[in-house]
Amino acid sequence: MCTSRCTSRCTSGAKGSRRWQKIPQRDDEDSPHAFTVSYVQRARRAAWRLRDVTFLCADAALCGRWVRTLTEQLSALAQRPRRLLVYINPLSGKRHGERIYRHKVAPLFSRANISTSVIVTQHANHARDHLRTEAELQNYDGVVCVGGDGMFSEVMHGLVLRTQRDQGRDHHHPDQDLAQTGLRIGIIPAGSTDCICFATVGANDPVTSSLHIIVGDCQPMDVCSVHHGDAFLRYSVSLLGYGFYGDVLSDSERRRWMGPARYDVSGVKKFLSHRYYEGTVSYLPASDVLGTPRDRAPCRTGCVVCQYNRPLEEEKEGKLKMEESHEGLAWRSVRGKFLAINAVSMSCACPRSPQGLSPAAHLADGTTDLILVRNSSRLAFLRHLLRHTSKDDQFDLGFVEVHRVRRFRFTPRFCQSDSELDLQELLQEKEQKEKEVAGSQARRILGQLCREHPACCRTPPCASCWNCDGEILPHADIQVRYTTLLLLFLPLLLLLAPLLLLLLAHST
Ligand SMILES: CCCCCCCCCCCCC/C=C/[C@@H](O)[C@H](COP(=O)(O)O)NC(=O)CCCCC
Ligand SMILES: Nc1ncnc2c1ncn2[C@@H]1O[C@H](COP(=O)(O)OP(=O)(O)O)[C@@H](O)[C@H]1O
Ligand SMILES: [Ca+2]
Repeated sequence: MCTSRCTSRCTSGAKGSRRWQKIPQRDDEDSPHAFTVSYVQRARRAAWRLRDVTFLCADAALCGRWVRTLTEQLSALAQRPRRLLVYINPLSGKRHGERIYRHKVAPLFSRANISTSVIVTQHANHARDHLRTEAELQNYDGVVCVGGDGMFSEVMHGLVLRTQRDQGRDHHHPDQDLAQTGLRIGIIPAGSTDCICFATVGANDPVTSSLHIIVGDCQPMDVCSVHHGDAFLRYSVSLLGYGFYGDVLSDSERRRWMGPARYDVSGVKKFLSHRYYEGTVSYLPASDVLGTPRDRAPCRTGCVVCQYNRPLEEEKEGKLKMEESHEGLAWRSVRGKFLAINAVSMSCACPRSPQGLSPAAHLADGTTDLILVRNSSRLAFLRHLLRHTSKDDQFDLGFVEVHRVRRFRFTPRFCQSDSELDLQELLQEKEQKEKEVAGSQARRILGQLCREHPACCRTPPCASCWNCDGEILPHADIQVRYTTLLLLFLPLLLLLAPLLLLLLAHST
């Protein structure tokens, strides 16, 4: 009844076109019995917006029945979160995290009847340690972080480490499978790069992210474990970058006061310094997979490549055994001088690089795209970097190679023993070294020191450092393994038809 009254109004308003039209807001006297339904509508690009539609009813009883029925239907949607644990980093990005949450996010959560516990962090690793040790996770349906990639990384570490401990898994063991976390993570972008949010949602917009969380979207995601020998270092979900991106990050940490602009200043500085680093990258290619890093199609929600490539839980053990038995044969090594070594488990798209460092990398296929940028001229490297910011193929350059891999390891030159290098190379090196000035002799002595005292492998000056989702790793010599694990509230929905998802109904 309500709908027919509404339709007849709309029809007459549209001169018989029978198209739905928005009814102007009326005051209570005019429409005493009405209810409003809020829904999600796709706006420009990947952005989502909240819209309202008001329905008029003939009487209060009918209005009440509609509201009750809609509310019941909405509560029956099990994927929607009811209780969220929210961490806000007040210092992320331009330090607007708290304001963004209070003004843009909290009102949406409260309209969707989601209850929240909000913690504004007091220091670095506050969120990680709280999640890892104290948080009563059984009281929540998900965790939300307000901040940048570093904040996401904290929350992810807290959840993943807590899960491994609860399941009795030793996270220090490099071959230990990761146990699946029970809670999804939502990201409200308020940081400097916000690559994880942009690469999964397609936009850095707090309202869009909040709506994805409210409707209970779900997206699995690859997590890689980074080890140094038998010691666990960190997990990563986006970029593991040595050389250029490691140097930019370590330089930018000294300029935090500049906010997000610190990356531009450090980026230019490190581009001009044009440093290369020697070492060996060994990798286990992801054979038997669909797709390559040179594909044109990006990863999307429901991606068939991810579904095909990701080993099913029951296949995992067999696959791992097979991999291990072929491991010796399948591993490949590349030795050389690198301007950058980038391992990206997702595209790493962000506003600075809208296609990302590897536009066709997959979110949840259990692989990473390993990009090796060999030493080349400044101009050539600039061409490569500029291609990060455009649609041109950044791999179509002689000094750049890309491999889709399941594992890799890196050993910097100064950590390699002489027996690991061939004689020819050593002789050439000796000759060259003899001609070199005091600076490089110091490096050689340092290299020797590194071999004799492994503790000094912690960032000697001849090394770069790894940028691990925006955090600096304390070792250059690492082993990396990928698993598809984490669940996000944030899927890419760019391919879906326009949405009309009911959020909530309330009487007016
Ligand atoms: C000289 C011109 C250089 C132009 C290069 C532009 C390419 C930018 C690609 C950026 C890829 C970003 C990958 C994501 C990294 C983030 O995890 C990390 C931390 O983010 P946050 O916690 O939000 O601060 N951000 C960076 O490492 C910044 C890299 C910027 C490099 C210019
Ligand atoms: N209250 C806090 N004070 C200082 N550092 C914090 C606080 N909360 C989180 N951090 C740390 O700040 C770093 C940067 O956070 P992030 O949210 O990524 O901001 P940005 O994108 O600006 O780098 C992270 O390493 C995180 O551990
Ligand atoms: Ca991947």
